[in-house]
Amino acid sequence: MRGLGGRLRKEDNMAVELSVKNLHKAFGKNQVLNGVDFTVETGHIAALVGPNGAGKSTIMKAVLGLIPTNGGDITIHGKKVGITSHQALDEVGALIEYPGIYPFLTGRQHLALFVTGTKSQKKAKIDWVVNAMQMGGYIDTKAKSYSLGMKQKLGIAQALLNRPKLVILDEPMNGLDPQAVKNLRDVIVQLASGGTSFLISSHILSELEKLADTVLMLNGGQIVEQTTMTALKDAGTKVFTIHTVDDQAARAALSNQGITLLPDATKIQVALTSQDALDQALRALINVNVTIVGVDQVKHDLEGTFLDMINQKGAK
Ligand SMILES: Nc1ncnc2c1ncn2[C@@H]1O[C@H](COP(=O)(O)OP(=O)(O)OP(=O)(O)O)[C@@H](O)[C@H]1O
Repeated sequence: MRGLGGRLRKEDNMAVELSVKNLHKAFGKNQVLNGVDFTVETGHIAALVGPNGAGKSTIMKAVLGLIPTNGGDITIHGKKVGITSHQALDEVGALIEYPGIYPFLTGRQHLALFVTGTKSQKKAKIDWVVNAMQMGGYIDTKAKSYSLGMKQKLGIAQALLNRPKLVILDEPMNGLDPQAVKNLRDVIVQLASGGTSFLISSHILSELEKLADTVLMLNGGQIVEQTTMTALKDAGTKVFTIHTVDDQAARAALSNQGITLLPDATKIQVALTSQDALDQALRALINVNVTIVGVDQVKHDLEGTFLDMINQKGAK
């Protein structure tokens, strides 16, 4: 489905790689998934976020045909997936929960167990993934000596090894140091730009902030919001620092307008929800002739936006 030079044609970019419709799953009396609906488009990186126990791993296991469900339709690349239909999984790579590690095999021997293709293709794939995941220093050492992060990288490498069309990663940043997190982000973004689709779970939204373009919020057994990361960042409260030549007058002017200042005596900080609110704050200062030296956006509170959305919407 890729165009020349690995670049996606526009219509490919709009294609749906994974579709989950009305998925239900109960463990005994525990109704975990109660009508889950979402899609992941070709070449997109979707973050599946939700509180502990929301059912993220359960969705991933259902998508991989690892557990029976109580209803719903899952299709990958247009092909149906279920506990007895696995054909679509030929082009899917996954790491769910913990990587399966054989202590007396080296990392390279693990990869050799899973790699497909001719002899030269196998070698090229293994060389590529060892290099991409920066595992050259220990790939020929037995896995019994690996740290948690080294095992995690090997598990991710196994998922990426055969360059699948869809990659499913459950909490992939677990145990990775900041350098490894950044490297993994770079690898995922590069693969996605070549057309690979990703479904990645986390309960820490900020971890996926620099990575995902699509956000799937799971709560109460349903996807309460499917949105873009950009829209999510725009939707929330943003904190601004306003630098002025007369902070005392500025505080008084903002308070007169009913704008609440954050409790930091050393600088003027306001939490605002829209561009209009920022304009209003700046106008209040200009009206009393307070000179504004600069305005910095401190952060967007993604976790806060996520919690607000979940509290507002609940399960449908
Ligand atoms: N095999 C099982 N048998 C019984 N209950 C299960 C089983 N697997 C999961 N559950 C239950 O299903 C619910 C969802 O679990 P799941 O692991 O999918 O959540 P999660 O969103 O991945 O959580 P976390 O963020 O903590 O990893 C939990 O209540 C869990 O106890």
